Amino acid sequence: YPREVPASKVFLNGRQVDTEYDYIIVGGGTAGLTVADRLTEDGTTTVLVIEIGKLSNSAAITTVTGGFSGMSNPSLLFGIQSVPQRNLRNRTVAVQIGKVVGGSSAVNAMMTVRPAAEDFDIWGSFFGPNSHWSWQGLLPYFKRALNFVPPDEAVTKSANITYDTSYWGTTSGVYAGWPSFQYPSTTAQMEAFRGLPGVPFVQDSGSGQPGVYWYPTFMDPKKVERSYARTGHHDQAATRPNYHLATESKVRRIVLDGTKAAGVAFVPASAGSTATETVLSGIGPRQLLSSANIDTVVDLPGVGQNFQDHPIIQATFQYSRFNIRPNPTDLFANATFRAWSEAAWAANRSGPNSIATGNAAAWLPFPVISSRADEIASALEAQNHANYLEPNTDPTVAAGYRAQMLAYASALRSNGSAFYNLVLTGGSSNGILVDLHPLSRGTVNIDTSDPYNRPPRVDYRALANPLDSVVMAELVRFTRKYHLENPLTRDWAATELSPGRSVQTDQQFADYFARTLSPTEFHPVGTCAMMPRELGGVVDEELRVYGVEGLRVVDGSIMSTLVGGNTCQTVYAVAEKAADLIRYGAPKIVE
Ligand SMILES: Cc1cc2nc3c(=O)[nH]c(=O)nc-3n(C[C@H](O)[C@H](O)[C@H](O)COP(=O)(O)OP(=O)(O)OC[C@H]3O[C@@H](n4cnc5c(N)ncnc54)[C@H](O)[C@@H]3O)c2cc1C
Repeated sequence: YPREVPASKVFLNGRQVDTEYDYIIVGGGTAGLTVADRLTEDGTTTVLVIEIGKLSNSAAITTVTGGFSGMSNPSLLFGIQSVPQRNLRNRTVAVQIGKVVGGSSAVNAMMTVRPAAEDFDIWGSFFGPNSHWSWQGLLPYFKRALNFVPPDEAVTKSANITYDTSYWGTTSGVYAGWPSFQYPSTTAQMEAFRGLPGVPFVQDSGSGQPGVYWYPTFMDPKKVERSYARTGHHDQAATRPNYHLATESKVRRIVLDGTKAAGVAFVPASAGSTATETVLSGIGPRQLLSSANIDTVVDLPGVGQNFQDHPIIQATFQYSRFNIRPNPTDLFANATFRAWSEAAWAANRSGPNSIATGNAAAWLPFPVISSRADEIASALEAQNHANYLEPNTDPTVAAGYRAQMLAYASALRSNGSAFYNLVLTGGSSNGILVDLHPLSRGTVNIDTSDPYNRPPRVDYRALANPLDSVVMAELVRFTRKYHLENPLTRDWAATELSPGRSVQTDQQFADYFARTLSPTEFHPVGTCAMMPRELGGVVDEELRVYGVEGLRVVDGSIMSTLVGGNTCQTVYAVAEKAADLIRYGAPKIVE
């Protein structure tokens, strides 16, 4: 039965934390538990993970049906609100991050997506041609990160699912599984992209190619339950005496001996975490530190800058003659189908209830969706990029931003990078579009008025770069083509509910986005960017914090540029690679 594990300040098979460990990991989330598992595999290396959240067996975590039960449960999340968004009519936004053993992998929507190869080549490009951060350098770690279990044969055939196991591994405790049912309407919505010129179709979501494709679910296919960092890594590490996990413990800061990380200071968790431990330890932008009366140990202007997330755009179309049956509407409208669905779930956890948020989407390059790729890329190159950052941004951070925008100008012209994402659920209305490579950059800073007790100030700075709105307008215009000017969707008789046909010009779109845009798809990254220090980087290619001995950052925040896809699979791969960097001092590929 679902239950909370009794509140134990320290979960250590009854023992208390030792005074010394080979490694201490702050945060038992997606990356933290992956690294802890790998480092303790040898049975001798000692690791302490300190996690602010509980070890929870809540059904809200394990349930796959619908995909949203984890993120709908406030007890599993940090309750942080963003600062009012100036370009979004001062709206504030909930910053969703998992606060539980497993971190965000315990609450996410379970979409198992591997972004395009070019996204990873961009990371390496900031360090020059010989960087081991590249698609080729990460592919083995993607394989190590997940255990791919193909969909069963009947559903593969009936839904026309394609996959290629050569892009996947089978050894991880974290599963990439599949539901046992797909709606025929989902397949039809994918196929309908063939009605538009130039749209690529990709055989496997792990191939690094953008296009229309099927992708798996973070799900244990036998149990039909969420598979995440807790089940895939913690549960096996917890059998080892050299792995310790302290739950409900909040790390306040890293203890430094000069510029060497010597330990961590942690307290029983009470109010929300700050997630800004680096700054609180005196590592960060000098000006910010001094306004909070914290001594600067290492002046690192990039800490907390370069914040990115995927903006979500509402573009809702409703079909009035959607005659492909069954489709998700039938779960509500058709009693016979509903009864069948419930019986299938009760019998052996099969049927529509085994679907989380779905398994099909279009991830398309900009030249495929817009004839303005070159025009917009040229406008991006010509910008004075620093104008779109906070005033007084450090010159190194501004230089890094410029390097990123020049890389994005190439990406806008490329068929190897995806900018457009439409998730296909098979439903009779469809409304969520994602801009996969936003150009604006935000900040996550300590609240200088009470840095230890108040949550960080999260500012997405949505639409700070005006070209974001121009790019997003093109995403909506293409979506209109898919629904309204496509021989393969014509029979479904779509009506545009939003933005509505009155929204046509770039300016009208800008107003629409200001009213309706969400700056987050819960993919926050970039605030400890892996970039050269002279480009505002916080960590080097080995993920070591510049200027500090014995301290690495391993999590989503090291992504210098946000990848064009949901971030969890990438975080697992980064963590797998980081474990090798820590263990062997270099990437060591064991295939
Ligand atoms: C609601 C939601 C839906 C998402 N949907 C998807 C999806 O469908 N597919 C996908 O690929 N990605 C999705 N993501 C994103 C993905 O889950 C994250 O990018 C990824 O899990 C982040 O991993 P991480 O290791 O960087 O951080 P996390 O997994 O968030 O781990 C951070 C951990 O650190 C702990 N912590 C923080 N501060 C302290 C402190 N001071 N002391 C001790 N512990 C601390 C936290 O409690 C947490 O456990 C979603 C995320 C969310 C929140």
